[in-house]
Amino acid sequence: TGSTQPQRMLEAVQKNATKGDPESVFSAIDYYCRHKEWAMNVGDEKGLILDSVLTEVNPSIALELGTYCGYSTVRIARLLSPGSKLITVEFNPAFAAVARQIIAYAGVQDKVTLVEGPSGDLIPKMKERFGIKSFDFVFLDHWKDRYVPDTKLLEDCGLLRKGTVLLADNVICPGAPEYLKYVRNSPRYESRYFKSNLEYSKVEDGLEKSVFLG
Ligand SMILES: Nc1ncc2ncn(CCCCCNC(=O)c3cc(-c4ccc(F)cc4)cc(O)c3O)c2n1
Ligand SMILES: [Mg+2]
Repeated sequence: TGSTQPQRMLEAVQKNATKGDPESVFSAIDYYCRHKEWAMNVGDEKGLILDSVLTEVNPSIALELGTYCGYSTVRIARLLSPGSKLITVEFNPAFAAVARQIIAYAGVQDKVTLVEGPSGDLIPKMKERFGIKSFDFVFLDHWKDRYVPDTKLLEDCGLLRKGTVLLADNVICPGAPEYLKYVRNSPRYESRYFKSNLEYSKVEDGLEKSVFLG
């Protein structure tokens, strides 16, 4: 079986990871993507930066834009304190279906709410649908040209508060130049670039961490 790449990733998890062990799940995905088939997970190198920012922020309510197969969803959820929640947005139903299974296999499903649909439609509904006051942490990893409009949408919907941390993947490769300009030139953000490499590759990429100043 495993007709699509996400399904083959799921198979690799089911074959090589331990049920209920999040670390073994994303390690199995990293092994598969490094040695068998490249895939657009944030990966192990940038994943360590994600882990350290998460540990520092320790969010009670976090948002992820772009679930894909759930690799970063599992990485984030495993570090959340009891009672904390992660809402993750994915518009591709095939990706969402695989992500749900990978999230469940890792045993982090109680911390995660996966919502299907385009970020632009879902962000304005977050308050009413999930009773959220504001997000403590946002991981941007969806369409790179949606980073700016969705950041502005989060601001306009009152979903950011003084100190909210935005962490954006791929600001170098594939690149999000408009986003870098926006957060680096805005007086409302304190921004810092974490240099790294594109997942499973030697090409430069990095994460941009931006703190909303209110
Ligand atoms: N609006 C909305 N709302 C919700 C949504 N859910 C999903 N999407 C669509 C997201 C589609 C996937 C986004 N991710 C990437 O494109 C990506 C690409 C590369 C990459 C590729 C080829 C190369 F040669 C080099 C690097 C590497 C990465 O780490 C990436 O994250 C949504 N959109
Ligand atoms: Mg990415």
